[in-house]
Amino acid sequence: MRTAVTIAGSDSSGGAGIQADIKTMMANGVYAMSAITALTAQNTTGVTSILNATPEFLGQELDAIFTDIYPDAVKIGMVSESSLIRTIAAKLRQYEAKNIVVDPVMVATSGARLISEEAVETLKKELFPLACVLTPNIPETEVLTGMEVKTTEDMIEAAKRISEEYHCAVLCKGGHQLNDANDLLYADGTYRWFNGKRISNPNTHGTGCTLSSAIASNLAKGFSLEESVERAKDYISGALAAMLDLGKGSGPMDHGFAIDNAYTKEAEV
Ligand SMILES: Nc1ncnc2c1ncn2[C@@H]1O[C@H](COP(=O)(O)OP(=O)(O)OP(=O)(O)O)[C@@H](O)[C@H]1O
Ligand SMILES: Cc1ncc(CO)c(N)n1
Repeated sequence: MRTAVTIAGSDSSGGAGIQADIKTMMANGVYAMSAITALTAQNTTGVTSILNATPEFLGQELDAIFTDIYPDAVKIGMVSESSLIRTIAAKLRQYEAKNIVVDPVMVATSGARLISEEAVETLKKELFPLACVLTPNIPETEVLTGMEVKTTEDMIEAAKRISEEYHCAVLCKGGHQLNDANDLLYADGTYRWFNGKRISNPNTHGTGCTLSSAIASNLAKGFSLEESVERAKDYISGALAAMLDLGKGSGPMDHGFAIDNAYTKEAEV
């Protein structure tokens, strides 16, 4: 069985972060492991507290993983401090990790900031050069380029700039657009759109985490980057279309939509 690890924060409400990543990896047929960078006290309405791991402990988590069950792909999500980012970069280099997907998580769907400003610079310097693909959303793309991204032409220009600067592929996610949900992949000097029908579902907590984990899972299974993005886009559309509605705010998605067997049946009343 192929394997993947998520290096990210825990979301106590289970919709984003480590929990979304593990559900996604399992539903996509890979064995999931985790190195937790932070605990968040969070639900569908917001984040109330964050407790970071120490760099030493995060390093030990990564040692435990890489020296035993070597991951076929790595997904990196919320990492809020420079010292943690530097630890991850050093360990990924030491273990020659492959298929690294970096989701430059900055702000939660609910509006909470998940990374310090100074750490954004460290992320760019230390982790972006190790990535095979970066997956910023539109606000993150604006922070990374310093340009406004309002049109499809802006998306192409911004993704090109990021890709050229860090020598890796960039998937600029269009979930924050008003009408469509079209994502743009810029890789090796060319671009391709992955078009998605906007699903009228206000419950989008964890869409970014889910997409990047689905890409990592498919890379782990040996699909090309383009195929992995296509399959991940299908997965997120299915999980949103299942119309789960939990919690008082922007709720989580249904990762069980693709699983239908005796173990998922509910009792009949
Ligand atoms: N309403 C929607 N209908 C269809 N696809 C969507 C919708 N909202 C988001 N997506 C898709 O979900 C994926 C994640 O995109 P998005 O821009 O929401 O990421 P994000 O902002 O990083 O997520 P998060 O809210 O978890 O931080 C993309 O493939 C995007 O096109
Ligand atoms: C732990 C965690 N990671 C990422 C996000 C972004 O959605 C979130 N809300 N919480």
